[in-house]
Amino acid sequence: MTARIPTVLRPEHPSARALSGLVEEFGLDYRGSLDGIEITGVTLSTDDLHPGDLYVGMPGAVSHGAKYAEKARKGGAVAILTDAAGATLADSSGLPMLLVEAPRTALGAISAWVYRTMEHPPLLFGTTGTNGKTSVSYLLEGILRQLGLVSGLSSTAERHIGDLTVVSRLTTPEASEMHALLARMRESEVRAVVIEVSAQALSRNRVDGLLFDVVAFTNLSHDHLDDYADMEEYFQAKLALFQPDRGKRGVISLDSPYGQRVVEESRIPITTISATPGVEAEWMVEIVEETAAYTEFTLTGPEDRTLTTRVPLIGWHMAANGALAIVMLVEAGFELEAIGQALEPSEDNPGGGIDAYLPGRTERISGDHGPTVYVDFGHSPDAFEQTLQAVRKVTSGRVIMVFGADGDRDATKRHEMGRVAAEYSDVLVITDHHPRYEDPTSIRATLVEGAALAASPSDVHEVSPPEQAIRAAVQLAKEGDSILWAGPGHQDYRDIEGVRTPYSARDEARAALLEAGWA
Ligand SMILES: CC(=O)N[C@H]1[C@@H](OP(=O)(O)OP(=O)(O)OC[C@H]2O[C@@H](n3ccc(=O)[nH]c3=O)[C@H](O)[C@@H]2O)O[C@H](CO)[C@@H](O)[C@@H]1O[C@H](C)C(=O)N[C@@H](C)C(=O)N[C@H](CCC(=O)O)C(=O)O
Ligand SMILES: Nc1ncnc2c1ncn2[C@@H]1O[C@H](COP(=O)(O)OP(=O)(O)OP(=O)(O)O)[C@@H](O)[C@H]1O
Repeated sequence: MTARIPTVLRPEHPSARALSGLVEEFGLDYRGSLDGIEITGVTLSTDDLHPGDLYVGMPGAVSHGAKYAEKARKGGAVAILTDAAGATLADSSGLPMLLVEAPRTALGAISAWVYRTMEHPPLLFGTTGTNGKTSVSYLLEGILRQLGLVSGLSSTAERHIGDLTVVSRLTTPEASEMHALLARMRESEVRAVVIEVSAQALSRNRVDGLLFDVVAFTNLSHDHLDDYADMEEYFQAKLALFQPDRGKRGVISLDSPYGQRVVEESRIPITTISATPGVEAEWMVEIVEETAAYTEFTLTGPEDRTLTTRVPLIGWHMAANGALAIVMLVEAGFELEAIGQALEPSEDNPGGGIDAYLPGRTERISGDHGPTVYVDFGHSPDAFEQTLQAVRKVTSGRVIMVFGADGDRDATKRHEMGRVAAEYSDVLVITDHHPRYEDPTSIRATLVEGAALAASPSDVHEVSPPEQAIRAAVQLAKEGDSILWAGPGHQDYRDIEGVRTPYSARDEARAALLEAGWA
């Protein structure tokens, strides 16, 4: 059995646009007759083809999309847009062809035109950084809802249109999917949209055709060095969001050293925020109280503006994420006072604060008895460090960590993941995650080597299948201990040799607790 490939959301009532109008608008070269041809959508994948689509055949890492022109025609595509190499490949399909030098570069503007997304755009918020993008996005969406706005969200975990939720495939969808999603949101009268922007999205033109009202930077630390040659190249990919063609105003966290560089190298109006004592920023976050149920903080900004509120999550970093979301709203024109009022205690939200459910981000799975179990999406050394410290603060007993590493993804971070995990926990259970096409035994071996590099090593166990690993961790745990299972987060599958095998860490953790008698 393989897990379902997530749905691409499209407008339910797309309006047709003349293909000749597109050619005229962008001054495109073309082949074949455009007479009477109308397009209602655009896609770069035959897996998501609707009759009436313009199929964009672009060169990929594995193959050239134009190879699938015939398949696209059979699926109802009415025209193809491709490059010179693609034109030769797609010729036999008989579809009218629009020619561009680089289809990926053209996709954003063309999709915006097809779906008319930028004619009356919603308020657009974009967040980037190594860690915290999903968290900031959900917290910001939570506040927008508390302010009474119909909102939309595009994140690693889910896409939301008001109350409609679908599971995501990529963190940031391809530009054609992004504009289709925005068009669908417009049909639902969504007024503000929160978008998580990955570095890959910026490098691969996935947010082209959008101009964000407010963009934010969380932090930068070691990750994705399989996609980028080094940290500098990775940083430059993120920096692109803070230029006038992408964002109008920016909010930059100075909690990682790269924040200061974004401030210096960005060319849009910027405000800064920090939760690190001693760092000077326009907005400061001070932690008031850390409990197992929430983290309370005070945000203080220019003109002595101040707000004390809370996030329903553990850790200073989650408070920093909540504060960043608030400042993004202030930069968009909302009054801090109005935000404060929306976050006050109410019948639905008795404790007050930001009301948001973040799937698989330090999500507490356990009940009132037995060890506390959190399932988390952290998969980088910095995420491990912040989350383990947060768990430690609310744990009276030992901190047990269960984790594995992604196969076929940045292998250079594995030693550091192992080291940090061992440094900040008392017991480690090293297991498998998504092996993809790699040998899971050798991934675990590298993590074990990393754990041995810790200055204060923890007790290390190696248990191969994750179902057994969480059960082993629960067996080792006592009342008062906490288990952090990092890696799988919200995900509902494991990638084993390219096959998405249905799998839920949250369900496995619940089952393990139940079997151990901690119902
Ligand atoms: C490296 C990368 O980004 N690859 C993306 C790329 O795939 P590709 O270049 O290999 O495509 P290909 O298989 O050569 O196919 C070429 C073209 O033919 C099309 N095609 C292919 C076969 C077919 O039968 N029909 C068809 O239409 C494909 O849709 C594509 O347009 O184009 C595909 C179509 O949109 C993407 O799904 C795919 O993302 C893959 C799945 C991916 O894993 N990307 C990761 C690296 C990523 O982008 N991650 C970031 C960040 C995550 C994080 O922060 O942790 C994200 O934003 O998700
Ligand atoms: N501000 C932060 N600083 C450091 N670590 C963080 C921060 N916020 C969250 N984390 C950690 O990183 C993990 C991933 O968080 P989140 O999903 O919000 O980040 P992300 O940037 O969206 O990551 P991804 O793109 O991989 O989904 C969390 O589960 C937590 O362990």
